[in-house]
Amino acid sequence: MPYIPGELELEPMLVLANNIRDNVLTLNDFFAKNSHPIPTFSAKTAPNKTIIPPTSPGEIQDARSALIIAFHAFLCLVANSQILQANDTFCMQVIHRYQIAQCFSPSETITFEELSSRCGLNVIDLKRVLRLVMTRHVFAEPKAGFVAHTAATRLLRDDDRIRAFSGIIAEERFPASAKGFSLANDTELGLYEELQTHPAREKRWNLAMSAMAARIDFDFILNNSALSSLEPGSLFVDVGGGNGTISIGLAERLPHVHFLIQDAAPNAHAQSYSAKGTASQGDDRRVTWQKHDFFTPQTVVGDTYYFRNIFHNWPDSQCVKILQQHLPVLRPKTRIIIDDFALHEPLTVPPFEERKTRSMDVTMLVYFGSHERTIAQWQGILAEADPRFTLEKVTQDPKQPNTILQVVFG
Ligand SMILES: C[S@@+](CC[C@H](N)C(=O)[O-])C[C@H]1O[C@@H](n2cnc3c(N)ncnc32)[C@H](O)[C@@H]1O
Repeated sequence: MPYIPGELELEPMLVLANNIRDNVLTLNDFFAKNSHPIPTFSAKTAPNKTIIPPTSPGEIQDARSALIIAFHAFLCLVANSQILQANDTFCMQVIHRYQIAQCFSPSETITFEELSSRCGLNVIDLKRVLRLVMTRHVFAEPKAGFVAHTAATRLLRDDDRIRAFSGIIAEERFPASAKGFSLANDTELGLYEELQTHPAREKRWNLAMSAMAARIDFDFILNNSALSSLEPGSLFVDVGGGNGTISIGLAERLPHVHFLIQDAAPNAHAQSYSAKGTASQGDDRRVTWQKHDFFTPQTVVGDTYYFRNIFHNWPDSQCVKILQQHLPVLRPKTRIIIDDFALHEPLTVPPFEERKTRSMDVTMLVYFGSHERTIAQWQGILAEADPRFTLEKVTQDPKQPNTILQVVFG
């Protein structure tokens, strides 16, 4: 069934059900022919983090998104408010606080009483919390009174990045959604400054972000940002580069380019990078680090200034300031690459894709009081920062989380 903007909700139940069936058969056929594991709730085999491989053909990815769209529409028809439940997130908070997934192994089936004594949560509340999330296949009760892992909780137990990601949703985003970030944390600091005052939370945040970073498509960045044409010895400045994932990844692909990762608090990241001893480390220090606050004047003259997921953390007026701090070092033809989220115009992409950016837009509201932007809004920020900025090229791909805006100065 092709996606018709705005009309899906008019589909009757039976049409949606047939659509779900057709797409499930397409996916099942693909799994069988490619010996790819069929999704399961069971914890018996190593859980599969990617439902379909990111390299699968476009029609398989389309079948999956069509299935999800039809399934959600179907669920809305028959389940109403049962879809979104704050109680599930509260239970996930409890599971993180008491480290319940880490208290027993996937091969064990243990009583609630034994689990209670291992995790420290009283058995009455443990049963109440787990029995609610078990309806979502988070833990299982294979026989009355006993608890076992499912695929999801096995991942929570064994994969520290998934655990960090789930942890920040339950313990950072959920309280901030309910009260606003400042009230939930009783702070006047912004999120990154606040995390710096709580090292364990900062560590978990960075680990969670590195889970997202593991999905970065470096070819998409390289092919759409004119980086391949950088001259030997050129300097790529990764402004607010965080743990340096992008620069380290690009350094392996662009052996003639130098990389400088700037961040407000880069030292811990730099140390962990040195400890890892990656291929690009040690070869004449092509990747270097610098502590730099992007609200102060940029002092390094580079050939490309790259901002990934920076501006969406800040309101428009602050984005303008960050860009203006670079004016003293920009020369004619210097490029600025903005690799960030962008909103689509209404009714132009299927809801599955739309939901990803809309969801991130509201996440930015919750954490930072900032927002995601349409291309027209991006252009407005550039024009306000300086009329010499020209938006040369915009690359959007519904399969990619980020949009690349190639900007030239002068
Ligand atoms: C969403 S992360 C993006 C990190 C990296 N660009 C990436 O895509 O993986 C935002 C980064 O901005 C950094 N940051 C926040 N405020 C800053 C400031 N005033 N100056 C420099 N970096 C800052 C944070 O430490 C964090 O690493």
